[in-house]
Amino acid sequence: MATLDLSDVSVILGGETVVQSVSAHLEAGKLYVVVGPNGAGKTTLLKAMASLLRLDGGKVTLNGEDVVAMPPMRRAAHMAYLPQERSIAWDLPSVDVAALGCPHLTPELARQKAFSELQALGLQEVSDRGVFGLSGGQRARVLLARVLVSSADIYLLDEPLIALDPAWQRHVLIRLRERADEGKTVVLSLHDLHLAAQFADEILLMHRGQLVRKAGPEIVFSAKYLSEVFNLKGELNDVAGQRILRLESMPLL
Ligand SMILES: Nc1ncnc2c1ncn2[C@@H]1O[C@H](COP(=O)(O)OP(=O)(O)OP(=O)(O)O)[C@@H](O)[C@H]1O
Repeated sequence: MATLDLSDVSVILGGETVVQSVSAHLEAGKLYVVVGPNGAGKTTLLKAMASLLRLDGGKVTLNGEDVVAMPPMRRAAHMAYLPQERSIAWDLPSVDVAALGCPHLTPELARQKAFSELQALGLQEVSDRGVFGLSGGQRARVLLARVLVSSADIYLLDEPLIALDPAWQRHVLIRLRERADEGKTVVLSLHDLHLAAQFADEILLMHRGQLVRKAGPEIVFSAKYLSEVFNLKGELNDVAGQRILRLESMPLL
């Protein structure tokens, strides 16, 4: 179980402040979705959480301990990270790529765990096939399996649904939801606001490097934020206990 705290986190890239004074408390057992327009700072914020870039201000703590000061191996044991770029350098069998997510296990146990995660992600038939011979969506699921086999307390996933068909998008979100229900802290960025509304406990709304709001979907997906941040008209309704977001475009600014 882990809590992650960001206090006044700022990141400057190319001379621009791309994440500005972000503070947030993220709890175990919750699924958080980071949303915001292109360039809002979502990837940079996730990298800052994972301590994959230098902070220009502020602090990230995990259970009260400064993440930057943690030895990398310990940090990696606590946090699993899925980068937005879905590149795999070597043409290893899928099962071996997925097994890289649990380096603390013996090779045999790691392969067993990797196989069962691949199975859960519908890849049992291609588990021995080299990843270069897979489709984009299959490769994306292998990389998700690599994260999901990890016994980390915190999962940070940058656009985990890229390249997945609609059924797999939902299946992956259900799996991540289960991990949150097991007590993990799950943070992911998404562009699909409909899915974000349905699956998130809380939304982190990023805009121009700032965390505009961190709250439940019913608050963040209000007409005000949808129009001010996304230039969209819309409303969130409860339909038979499901949060359904209706969106309409507005004239381009
Ligand atoms: N290495 C870099 N050097 C300079 N500027 C960068 C660098 N990486 C990102 N940026 C800038 O930082 C800002 C935030 O980028 P970031 O990738 O975090 O946004 P994002 O919300 O994830 O966007 P998208 O939805 O398009 O993936 C953007 O304006 C981007 O151009």
